Amino acid sequence: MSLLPTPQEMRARARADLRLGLPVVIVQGGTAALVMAAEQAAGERVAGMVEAGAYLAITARRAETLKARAYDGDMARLKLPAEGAAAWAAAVADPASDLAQPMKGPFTALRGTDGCPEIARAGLRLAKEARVLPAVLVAPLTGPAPQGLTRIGTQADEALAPFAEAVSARLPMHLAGRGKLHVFRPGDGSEEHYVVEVGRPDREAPVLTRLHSACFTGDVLGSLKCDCGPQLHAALAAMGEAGGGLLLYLNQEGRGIGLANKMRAYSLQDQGFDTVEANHRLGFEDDERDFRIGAALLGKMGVGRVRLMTNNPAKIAMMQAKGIEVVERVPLKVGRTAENAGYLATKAAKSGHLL
Ligand SMILES: Nc1nc2c(ncn2[C@@H]2O[C@H](COP(=O)(O)OP(=O)(O)OP(=O)(O)O)[C@@H](O)[C@H]2O)c(=O)[nH]1
Ligand SMILES: [Zn+2]
Repeated sequence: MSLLPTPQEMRARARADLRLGLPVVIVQGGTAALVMAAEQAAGERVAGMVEAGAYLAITARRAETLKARAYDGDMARLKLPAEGAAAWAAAVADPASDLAQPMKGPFTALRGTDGCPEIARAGLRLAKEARVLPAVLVAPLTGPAPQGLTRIGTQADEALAPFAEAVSARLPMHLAGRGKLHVFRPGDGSEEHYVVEVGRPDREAPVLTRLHSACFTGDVLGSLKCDCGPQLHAALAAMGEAGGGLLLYLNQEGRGIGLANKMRAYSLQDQGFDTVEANHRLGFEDDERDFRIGAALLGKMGVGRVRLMTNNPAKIAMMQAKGIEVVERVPLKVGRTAENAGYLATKAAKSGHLL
């Protein structure tokens, strides 16, 4: 086997580079461009990008808030101003100061095939994967790419990378009793996910199952803004009582936008926007999670039929679509407080959650 990195492994490197503030080279056929995360638009590197003729690509969601025309459908590509490009790009990318200092146009947008739109689109997708703000500086290359930068293509794998179990070990738990923690690692260098196996669930019968998305603030800190911590604990306790179950702990913090972006969303919520509006103003969809992961891990655990603990019909639909039979939905209604009433009402009204 070759010792050189595969395209998937190069993509994992590219995600790390974006987070570091390094540009990456994205290639499409005979064209190539430098792509850098706009939230890192400070310091000398951005000056280099501006010199190289960069423009700023943002998602249509972010463009809507800014009232910039998204000629490319799902994204808008904006020319940088001649003066103060770095600060301008950071402010367009990050809605933190939208209310205090509204970004006013006119924005000059690129359209058509000017400036490698497919590369910009691939850059936005990579930014989401890297859990940075979905806004990237794109500088089409006219000469050779600078040495030492990570190079990837525009195509990302649509198929879910396969998971391998890295390790499992016994784990007795306060709420659930006897159990085992399994750590699963994907082949594409993205997040690891965990399966907490409570007791010894009988695979011949439907298994009591919970797909839990990571919530550092709720699960660990006991935040009152959401119901995640109480849901996690109630699910573990119910599995303990039932004598078995599977809790999938999926590292999809903030519905898949990462903790830093979730905290940006919380700041916007403090300005009066609800949980869905906040995601949109940041440039994200309201839910960026990939629930195929849950189905894949259940497959790995040898489970095909579940009693799913959830109030979210989208989770049920995705399990069914991926061949997991949901024989029953077990509602999980705990942890409702005065502080999270608005959040839960928004999820019911806008995201189809069952109250
Ligand atoms: N972006 C964003 N994410 C949030 C917010 N509040 C909670 N989350 C995240 O939302 C996710 C909640 O996940 P779950 O409880 O598994 O899912 P759910 O869609 O509510 O469905 P069920 O709980 O199964 O009914 C976690 O990843 C949290 O980190 C918020 O205001 N904004
Ligand atoms: Zn939460």
